[in-house]
Amino acid sequence: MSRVEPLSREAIEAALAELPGWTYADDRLQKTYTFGSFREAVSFIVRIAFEAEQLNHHPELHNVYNRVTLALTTHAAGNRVTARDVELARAIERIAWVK
Ligand SMILES: C[C@H](O)[C@H](O)[C@H]1CNC2=NC(N)=NC(=O)C2=N1
Repeated sequence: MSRVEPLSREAIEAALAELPGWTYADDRLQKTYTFGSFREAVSFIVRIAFEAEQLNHHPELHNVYNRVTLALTTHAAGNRVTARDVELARAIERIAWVK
């Protein structure tokens, strides 16, 4: 896949204004979701996996019991945040609200 350009800090802050709970740190978009159970957390991860395959853009996933922490960055941009990360964060938000 072709290289994509990193977003400016301003562009990232503008995108985050529409993504509640997401933060920008260490060249990643990050959020922790808390669910009612391990089962729900894993179900969320599986649904993210299908979406990531569809978008051909993959998150870093960390699960502890009922919590899922996500970190989005673009390897092809030298591990910086790009429009692909914003697109994936928006898709994940939609998934999180459809249970
Ligand atoms: C070949 C394939 O398109 C690339 O490896 C894709 C797959 N998923 C990816 N995911 C992420 N997070 N960054 C990438 O640069 C990336 N590249």
